[in-house]
Amino acid sequence: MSPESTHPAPTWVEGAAGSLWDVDNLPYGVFGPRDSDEPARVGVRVGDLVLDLAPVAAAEMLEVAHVFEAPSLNPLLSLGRGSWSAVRQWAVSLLTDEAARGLVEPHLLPVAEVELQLPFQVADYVDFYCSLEHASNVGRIFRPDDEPLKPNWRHLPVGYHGRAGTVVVSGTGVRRPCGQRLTPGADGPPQPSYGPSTRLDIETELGFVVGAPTAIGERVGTAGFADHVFGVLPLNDWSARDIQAWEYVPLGPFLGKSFATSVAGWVTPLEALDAARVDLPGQQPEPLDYLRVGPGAGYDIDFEVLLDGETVARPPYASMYWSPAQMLAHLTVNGASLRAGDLFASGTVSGAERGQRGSLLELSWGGTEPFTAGGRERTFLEDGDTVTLRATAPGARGGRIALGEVTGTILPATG
Ligand SMILES: O=C(O)/C=C/C(=O)CC(=O)CC(=O)O
Ligand SMILES: [Ca+2]
Ligand SMILES: [Mg+2]
Repeated sequence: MSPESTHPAPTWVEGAAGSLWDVDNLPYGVFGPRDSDEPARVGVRVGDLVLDLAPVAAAEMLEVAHVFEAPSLNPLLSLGRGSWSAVRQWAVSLLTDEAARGLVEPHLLPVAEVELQLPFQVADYVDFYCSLEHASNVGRIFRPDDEPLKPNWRHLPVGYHGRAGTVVVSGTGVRRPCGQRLTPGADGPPQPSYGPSTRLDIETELGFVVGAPTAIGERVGTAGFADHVFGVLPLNDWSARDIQAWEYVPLGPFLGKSFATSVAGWVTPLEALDAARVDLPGQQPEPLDYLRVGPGAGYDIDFEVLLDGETVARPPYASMYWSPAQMLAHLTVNGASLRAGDLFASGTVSGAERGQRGSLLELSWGGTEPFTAGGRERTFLEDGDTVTLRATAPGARGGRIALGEVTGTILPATG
């Protein structure tokens, strides 16, 4: 490939060149104009604008034009890697070729004037546990008398099946869940009682969006990752730690996490992250053959966690122990099939330093070491708190690209 082909001409879109949303980014979302009954459809973001792809694709008589008219990315996801690359190249050429400007410009809308919807219909949702630092911290906090890591942890990416139907788009309010948790007994040991969670938390994660499906019985090896995964998005796996700590033995997370999972409205295509690929920090012992990966299996993505607008942590994705190709290989090694719209998440991203922890459980060490935000001591989430996750990564032009932002505000419990 010539150097020119990885560095397309500068875009003619004003304000986009050199920004976090330059043509080396181009994430996809599903949008509808604000305060309008127009059906939602697929758009691509460039600068502070959204390109409405359906009318442009129809005018150009693109074979796959119909996929942009859908109110979800699922038809595009089903097309597979060859078409994803072709569509991306087409979008880049529209936005860099002056000759296309007359056709394209009328279909650019300010981001501020559109409403993003859940970008795809979530088929199945799996959440992993891939950060060595996070798993070690949670082990120490939840199980202080045991080894922090269970014997399986370095041999496979541990995961659980989450709830696809409660994945919500950024901006959706998150209701404080009620449930069963241990509370102080009158005199004697703590007793189970029912009520609102008092230890509501966040989990800073990266979500992976599956496109190309497989049949039951088929496996996807680590080398098949880019053929099946369309793109990524920041994800907040809200967690009620009191409910979780009481219910999770021995089958794992259940109602403490199933009430809501928030995702960004923009899905960043995998190709936009080529320049962000890095080696994994190192795996000891060597995993089994079906989990082997080569160089460049990790991603250098910097997260930022904001609580009511103040930065409280900067978790580094490059520190993750297990790679997404390994998650997918493990997820399918028993022959479980994939569907377009499957979502799997990395698990909480936490680095080695205190300011790099991706959950409040870790930032406040189980509530015992409050951290400061907004001039106050904080532990878990309060009603009215707004949490925002942001992420950036190296882009193809030597600058940086932004991933979609995911935000949510805590609403008081009902009943
Ligand atoms: O170790 C535990 O008991 C619990 C772990 C988690 O809550 C983490 C989880 O959901 C996966 C992750 O986000 O890393
Ligand atoms: Ca999680
Ligand atoms: Mg969740």
